[in-house]
Amino acid sequence: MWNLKDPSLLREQCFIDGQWLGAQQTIAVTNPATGAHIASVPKLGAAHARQAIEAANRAWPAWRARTAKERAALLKRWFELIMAHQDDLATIMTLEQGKPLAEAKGEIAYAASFIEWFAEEGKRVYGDTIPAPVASQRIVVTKEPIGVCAAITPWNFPAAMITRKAGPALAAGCTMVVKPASQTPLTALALAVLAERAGIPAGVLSVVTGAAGDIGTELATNPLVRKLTFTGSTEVGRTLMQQTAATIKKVSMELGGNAPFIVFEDADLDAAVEGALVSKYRNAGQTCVCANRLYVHAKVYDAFAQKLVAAVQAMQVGDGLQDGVRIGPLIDAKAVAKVEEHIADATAKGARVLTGGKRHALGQSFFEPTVLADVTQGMAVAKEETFGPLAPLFRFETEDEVVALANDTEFGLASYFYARDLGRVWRVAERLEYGMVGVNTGLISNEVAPFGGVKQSGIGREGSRYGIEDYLVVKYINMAGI
Ligand SMILES: NC(=O)C1=CN([C@@H]2O[C@H](COP(=O)(O)OP(=O)(O)OC[C@H]3O[C@@H](n4cnc5c(N)ncnc54)[C@H](OP(=O)(O)O)[C@@H]3O)[C@@H](O)[C@H]2O)C=CC1
Ligand SMILES: O=C(O)[C@H](O)CS(=O)(=O)O
Repeated sequence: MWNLKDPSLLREQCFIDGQWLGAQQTIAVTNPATGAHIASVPKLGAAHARQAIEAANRAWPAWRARTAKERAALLKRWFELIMAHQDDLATIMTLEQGKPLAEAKGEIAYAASFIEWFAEEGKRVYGDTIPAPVASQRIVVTKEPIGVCAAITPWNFPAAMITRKAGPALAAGCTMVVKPASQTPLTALALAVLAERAGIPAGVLSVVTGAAGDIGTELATNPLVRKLTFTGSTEVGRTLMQQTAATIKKVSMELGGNAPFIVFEDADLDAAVEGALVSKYRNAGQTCVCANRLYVHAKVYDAFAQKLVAAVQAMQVGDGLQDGVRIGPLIDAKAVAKVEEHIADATAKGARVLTGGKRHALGQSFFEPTVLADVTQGMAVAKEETFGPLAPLFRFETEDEVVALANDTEFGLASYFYARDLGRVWRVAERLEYGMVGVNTGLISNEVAPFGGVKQSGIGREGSRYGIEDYLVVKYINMAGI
């Protein structure tokens, strides 16, 4: 089916405590490019989430007792299996999420890189010795795994958003229960198949599909869960933070964004256009780090707009399984409606459509990649995350003006700018109120750097040596009477 080399990767069951189980009630998984039914997964709820949490708690002592080196060996095996099945995993991802196959393959490699990176980082969880203030005492600081972790992940990166959490958690000696997005559960279940094959013990990693609210509430309130990590909307993140407060859980939140993409008058315009294509139209604009507002200096506005429109018009829209496709379908009709809403609001307030602007002739949830001109700060697209293939071009005159405009949002995840004056690069990079700044690049995501935001874009960092800290607690040991 779908030319999978290993059809057993496509599972219609959940993975709890090392067992695969189905359910009477199921959730249909459909292909956003065609509307076709792909598979059905169990619609589980709080009871099964509790079962997975209790299994994770049982598995935790033995898992944490293994050496970091022993855990690393199993994680490296998982990494190798993921890469060995890259094509099949990418096909499953494109079927359920819609992104072009080339992007899906890229995401599988990106997802695997977190397992590979944290397998090694687990071996470098160092502590401290501190000179004691009393001669008969010795002070030691150790770092220990926090315990049972819960992860709730989104549909836009069905593999990477799981491994960016499970990698550090398992490497640190924690266990994890994952609730993937209902629209893209198959990738998560396929990763669980490979984790099981890698020899990761029962209970260490479980995947529970089903009713978000019921499962989410159990994950957020069960006292056995010591940490909850979430990637998704700020609205749901806020709810989860409220729910976890009752049991004082540690939380990591990767939430919404509203990234500015600034083109200064001294920018390399061809490089800026290439960066804008990657930052704006990757995953059809459905990433939390997509350029959401493009600010272009008045002196280069027309030239940049002309180059961008030509590049956008060259992008092929279609089913992600077809060769050459750059823009797949949006995840669903709600996503299409959001893009239409932003275009309608902007054009009603004076913006001009330079290319695109409407649903694609292919139907389903395909949308024409769009560029708007003459966009101003009073339009919805300036304040809200579009999460679609819409590039709104704003004009600016001065550095101070554009930095103020860029920072005028409650979000603070990613930001980008193109400039070649060294003083300007340092000044603007320091003044942007964001967790991440791309200078002369539109792609900043990798496993070695700390990914995360400030303000209402979230809490914590994922990836990098910082990413494992979120799964550790610090213990202070005072040995006296020496
Ligand atoms: N920061 C980021 O990377 C992302 C940001 N977003 C933003 O969120 C918007 C909406 O996208 P969407 O996918 O609906 O994001 P959501 O935040 O609704 O979903 C993300 C995850 O949270 C789960 N979820 C939803 N409601 C609850 C709840 N009450 N308790 C526990 N878990 C819950 C979802 O489950 P289920 O699928 O079963 O509903 C899914 O697994 C996007 O337009 C975008 O702006 C979305 C995805 C990623
Ligand atoms: O949630 C997202 O949109 C991802 O974090 C984006 S990225 O990590 O692939 O850049």
